[in-house]
Amino acid sequence: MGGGKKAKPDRLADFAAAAAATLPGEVWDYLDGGAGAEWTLRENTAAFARRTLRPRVLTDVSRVSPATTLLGAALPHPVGIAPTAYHRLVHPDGEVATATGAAGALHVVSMFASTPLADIAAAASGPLWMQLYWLRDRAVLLDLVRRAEAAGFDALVLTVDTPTVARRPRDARNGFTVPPGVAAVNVAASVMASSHVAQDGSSAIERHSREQFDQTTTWADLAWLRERSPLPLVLKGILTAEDTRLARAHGVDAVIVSNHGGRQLDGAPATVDALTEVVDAAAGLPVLLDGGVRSGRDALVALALGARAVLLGRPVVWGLAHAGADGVRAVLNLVVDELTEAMTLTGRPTLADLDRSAVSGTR
Ligand SMILES: Cc1cc2nc3c(=O)[nH]c(=O)nc-3n(C[C@H](O)[C@H](O)[C@H](O)COP(=O)(O)O)c2cc1C
Ligand SMILES: CCCCC(=O)C(=O)O
Repeated sequence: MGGGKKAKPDRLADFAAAAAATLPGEVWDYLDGGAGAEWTLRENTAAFARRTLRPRVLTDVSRVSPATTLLGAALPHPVGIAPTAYHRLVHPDGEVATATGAAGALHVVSMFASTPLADIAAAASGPLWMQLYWLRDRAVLLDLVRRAEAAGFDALVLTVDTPTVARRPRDARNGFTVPPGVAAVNVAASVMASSHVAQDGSSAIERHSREQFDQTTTWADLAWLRERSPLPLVLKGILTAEDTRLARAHGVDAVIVSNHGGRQLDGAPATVDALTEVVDAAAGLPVLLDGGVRSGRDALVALALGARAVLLGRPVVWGLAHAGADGVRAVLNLVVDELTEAMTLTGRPTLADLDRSAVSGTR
């Protein structure tokens, strides 16, 4: 940048800088922050940086395509949108703008989306998956599932790394509270009330989760959800071979390797470091990954190690904050263009040509 002109962002870091400069401090901290000492948050990106690529040459890369399929749906590329809450915190059109900007990409919508599911679906042109936290009030949970089904969502994503929202020191310090003009409009207001109640030195979303999330949930409860919805079920927040085998045994349709972007268990491994153990245990069950993907090169590493798709959390919100739907589209295009270039230069013209031989350990 420089020269006094506002340069067009051409790296994800530029979108982050623009969002940091314009968003209110407590909103930026909520978006950017992590749990505990933020070790896992830093490790997610650091672990990608430690990997090197092993290029092959003379493979005919005149036609490179990142196209793929997932749960029966065709996707133009394997870069999707992770569920993040309350998009109206950063842009008045919220998740509707996100859905427009997704432009055919996989879009996982948060349970705490701040615009109606039907409006999000009307703006979408690619697969829509509905993310859920297991509420104590199962009637409210089921009502959300019904709304997602009615809006034409394609799958349910149960987030399993959040029996309660972890202590996030920045949010606690800021007394972070969901402001009155922004709300999780797809969930009964009575269940969301405490997320709007401020208290000095404590995060309202952490208090809210302790009050409303069901901490008794076990693998046996998945059957309750499966019996009530025909939609495929995906588990988000898997980091071990043991839990991957349990997911398979319980008939789950896909798993997402995730540490919630370093916002839940601080000390959990970087997602790229947990990926191969999960892929090996998955025995063909589709595995996705989120956490720390900040370039097409990172995406290529995860795909080579066996992820079927990667999801972007914070970068999509940076794009949304910067320029609404156009910003979301720009962020996705940037990563997909980098991925396509990395496929070209590593000599792997399709995702089927990518395997672990494209990546080496540590540099
Ligand atoms: C502001 C914010 C809100 C989030 N809200 C949710 C949510 O509602 N549901 C959920 O399952 N994950 C949520 N996540 C976690 C993301 O889905 C994802 O795991 C994480 O952001 C990926 O890491 P990245 O931000 O490094 O790409 C949230 C993350 C952020 C940053
Ligand atoms: C109740 C939690 C809010 C959304 C979330 O998962 C996050 O902020 O990471």
